[in-house]
Amino acid sequence: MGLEIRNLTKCYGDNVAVNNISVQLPKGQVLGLLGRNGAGKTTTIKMMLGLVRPDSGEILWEGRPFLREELSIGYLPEERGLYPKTKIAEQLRYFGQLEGMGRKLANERIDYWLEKFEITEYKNKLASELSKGNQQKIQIIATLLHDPDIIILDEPFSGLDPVNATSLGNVIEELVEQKKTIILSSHRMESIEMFCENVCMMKKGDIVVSGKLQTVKDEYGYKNLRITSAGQLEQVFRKLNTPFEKNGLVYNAKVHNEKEGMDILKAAEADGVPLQNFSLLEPTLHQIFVERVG
Ligand SMILES: Nc1ncnc2c1ncn2[C@@H]1O[C@H](COP(=O)(O)OP(=O)(O)OP(=O)(O)O)[C@@H](O)[C@H]1O
Repeated sequence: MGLEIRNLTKCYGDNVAVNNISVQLPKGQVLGLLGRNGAGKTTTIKMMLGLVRPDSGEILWEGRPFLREELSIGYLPEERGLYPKTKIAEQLRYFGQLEGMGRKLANERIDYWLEKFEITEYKNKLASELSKGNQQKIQIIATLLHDPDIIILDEPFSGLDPVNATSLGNVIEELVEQKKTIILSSHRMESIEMFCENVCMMKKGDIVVSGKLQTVKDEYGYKNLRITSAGQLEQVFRKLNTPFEKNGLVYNAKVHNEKEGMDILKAAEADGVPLQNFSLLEPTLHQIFVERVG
């Protein structure tokens, strides 16, 4: 096992920020950490990094204490911070040197990443001269510069426009392919769904859903039936006592399984209701999140 969080607890006064949680993440896999504001995600991450001291519990990497100074970790904090009056290349070099990189290697990697994020033109600008989104990209570069094995990204997409969010998505995809161990905390369900094999949903310090994304979806117990029909499909749903929503010609209903979906289609056929289109879709993470956490 790569990462193992065992019975981790942190209280601030009477407020239980993280309540006896246990999480496992195999090396080389990606964990999506989800939860509403104040759920305990950042506190958990900070305890991993030794920035917050747990009240109890332990965090292990490959069976040994998870120690930031002994591991190769890239951390993008939720609170962003660059030196406003320092040139971009200079501060990236500084961050690289803090991680033990030589000047030459740091310079090569800085050029590589600036080009990848299409911001080479800012290399010799002061951080304060960059837009918020471009500062964010610099901070992502600082996180990845030393090619860490374990990457912890706290809300990496916040502040990025759709084009930059896509380019960060492509970078994360490459990191996944390189078998980096990644923890991704994000409110963007579609990103979690795209990259994370494992998910952990937190609510008020507790874990309410955790495991392989596919298993979480399978165990949700519902699929989404979507039918397009110009006929009187309402009557079919009512006859079968299946709640539905109608939007124009599109009908949406939650069914327990394929058979229940097929029964609706068969009943429509038997009643002579014309169907233009139908599909049975997996539940979305957003749907599961809203139900379990929202
Ligand atoms: N330094 C602190 N002092 C006191 N309480 C804190 C401190 N840091 C966090 N908390 C509390 O701990 C709880 C968990 O906060 P945390 O920042 O871990 O949530 P989060 O899931 O990361 O939320 P967000 O999505 O808003 O970043 C909240 O109730 C918060 O108010």
